[in-house]
Amino acid sequence: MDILEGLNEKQIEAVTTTEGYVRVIAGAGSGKTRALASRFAYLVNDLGIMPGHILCVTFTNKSAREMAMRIHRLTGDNDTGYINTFHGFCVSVLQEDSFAVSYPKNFLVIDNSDIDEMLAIIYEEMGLTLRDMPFNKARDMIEMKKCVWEPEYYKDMIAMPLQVLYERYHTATTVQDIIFYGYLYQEKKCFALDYNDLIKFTLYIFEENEEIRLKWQKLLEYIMLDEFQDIDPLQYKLMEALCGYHNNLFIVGDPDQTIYTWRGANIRFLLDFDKKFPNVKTILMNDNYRSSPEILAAANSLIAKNKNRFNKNLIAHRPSGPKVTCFMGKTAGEEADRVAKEIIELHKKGVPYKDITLLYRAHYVTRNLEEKLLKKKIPYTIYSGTQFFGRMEIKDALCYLRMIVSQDDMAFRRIINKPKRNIGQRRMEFLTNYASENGCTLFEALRKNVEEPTLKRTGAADFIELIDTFAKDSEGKPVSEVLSAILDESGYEKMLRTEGSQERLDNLAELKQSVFEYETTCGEETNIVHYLEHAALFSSMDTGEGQDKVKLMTVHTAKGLEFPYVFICGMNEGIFPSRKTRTVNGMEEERRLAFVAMTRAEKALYITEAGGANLDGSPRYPSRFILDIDRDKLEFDSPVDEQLMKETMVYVGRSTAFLQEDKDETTMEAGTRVRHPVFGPGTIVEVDGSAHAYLIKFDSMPTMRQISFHARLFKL
Ligand SMILES: Nc1ncnc2c1ncn2[C@@H]1O[C@H](COP(=O)(O)OP(=O)(O)OP(=O)(O)O)[C@@H](O)[C@H]1O
Repeated sequence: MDILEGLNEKQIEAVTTTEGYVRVIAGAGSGKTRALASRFAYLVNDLGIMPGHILCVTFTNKSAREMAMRIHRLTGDNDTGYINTFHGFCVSVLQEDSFAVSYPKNFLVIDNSDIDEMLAIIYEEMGLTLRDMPFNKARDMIEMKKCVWEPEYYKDMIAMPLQVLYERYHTATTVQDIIFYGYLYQEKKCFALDYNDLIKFTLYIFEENEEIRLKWQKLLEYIMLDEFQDIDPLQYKLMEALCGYHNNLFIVGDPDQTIYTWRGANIRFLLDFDKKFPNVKTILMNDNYRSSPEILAAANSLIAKNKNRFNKNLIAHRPSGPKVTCFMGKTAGEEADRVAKEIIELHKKGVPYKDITLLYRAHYVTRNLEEKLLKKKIPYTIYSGTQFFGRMEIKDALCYLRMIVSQDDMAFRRIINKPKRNIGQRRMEFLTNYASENGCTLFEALRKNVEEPTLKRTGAADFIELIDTFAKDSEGKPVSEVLSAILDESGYEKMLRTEGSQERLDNLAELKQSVFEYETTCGEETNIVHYLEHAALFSSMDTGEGQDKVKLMTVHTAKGLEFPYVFICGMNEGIFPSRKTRTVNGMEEERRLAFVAMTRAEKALYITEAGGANLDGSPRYPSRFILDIDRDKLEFDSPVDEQLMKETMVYVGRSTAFLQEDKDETTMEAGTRVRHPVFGPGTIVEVDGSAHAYLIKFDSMPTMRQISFHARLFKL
């Protein structure tokens, strides 16, 4: 088989230029993944290179698997060498050479849920609570320490005996240090390595041990890196360490698809590649084989609005299709209705459901879509996350409502200890036994035994009062009001806030919105029982049999994929771009994300949005990205409300003025003494990376202030 067959001239150049440093700057859908796979096959089949001497690094495990499959098809060889993510590759290195850092071969690789388990042990041992620091903040803090504040931490981990780490942990005085050293201690105790450690340890071995480094350098005759636009500094360093012997490095990236700068990715690595390495050959690939000219015209017009950009336009090669369609609904329900209607139309025309994909920026957007899909019996499957009514917080909230009206055991079990009321396994066993002996519900068992010593020092009495009061008072009240009140008064929302689970809080806000919509569309006489019946329909409904299903996923999940028909839903200010966008660069990244979403579509693209109100009650405007696309590239399905467009422009103009210019944000650590030009000296108590701000206790003030990273602070 001729591996070069069907490739265009640029792709052939990329495939056959095997020696030296090669950079491919490729547009979306220009066949870079195809070129990469063909290059691997060319090296193996045509040049006779052993697959085990090629390293091909992809961005996710999923793309590594896909790449391995493509290469397997091309080479027919089962040995596909090192096709892996950076982390996966480091695992291979450490499995062979971890003795160099005195770690066993069977070390443990840990993810976020393992980290949380370790944190739980530390909190328990040291009497910390989530109020001291929620887990997500603790994880961020550990990451910041490992990557920015204490980048040499791994030397301690490697060199310090376990006992010394233990002492550091137990003698630490600040919450941060207790957690950090507790975590390092826990890690070392079970020879566990998180994603940062994998790369740091591998780099350390390469730096310290010339022999091992040379062994890997010599082994990897050809190195190829995909999605280079999203490479971070540590991965870059690793790449540098690996390619130094044969000097055969091939990188592919698209500056317009950088969507991970928030995780440390740096586009400069791609743009400055030719300055860092000798005799770099650059190949530009802008021929797009994926999308219709109409879709590309709209996507090009959007991305052109980014100022900080390597200028290039995609050239279409696919047959012409319909213009990009824009639905502007009055409410999110209407938007979802239009989407469902269009899906039915497409299906009638013979388009299988599996060719249709709904993309969105934020998970909570799926609620309206799912309701409509279920109602219209359109089979679907969610690729990122769980169905809306199956999400933990939604089930919990509905169980609180069930406690008000039916007090059934299932609901009781679900929420009795959420938030913590000190009713754990042992007390539940007691209640279960009592209930079965006396033929009553668990709630009645609790009521009858509330004075018993077993239930002393628990939140039992408060819980009973909460449920009784709501049961008595909620008659005749709107369900939405009751739901908001019970989530507040039970402490459930507070628990989520303390955990820092913004996504879950957003989902709850969306649930409240759904209840509110239900009330307004159903007339006066709705009550909790009616609503629960309505919700049960969604939570128990089957989403359809078989494989022919509409796909729902976030834009991040869709990276690297392609679909014949794409709907980008919830294209509103505050959703897409996300309301968390605070800086000019952040906004450009959101625009790139929108560009990635648009360029997933092959035959037809729909952009949909809705009026009404946001989760925080503010009025909802169409996304600035709709305005960014030249009007003549869009087909609106109903006359455009010009007044709304004008108002949106004013809103966008105002909000753009608030975006901060990005400075080099090397943040200061908690504990640092600083001087503010007006408030005077103070101490940084906490660094909140997501809010781009410090929490500072100024000497002159009784309470703390949150101060933006951009404020002029002088280190003392
Ligand atoms: N030379 C070619 N002729 C025809 N079709 C091609 C050619 N090269 C690639 N394609 C097709 O174009 C589509 C896009 O290719 P591929 O997925 O490799 O692009 P990509 O550059 O990795 O995309 P992205 O960066 O947007 O994820 C695929 O369906 C692929 O089969």
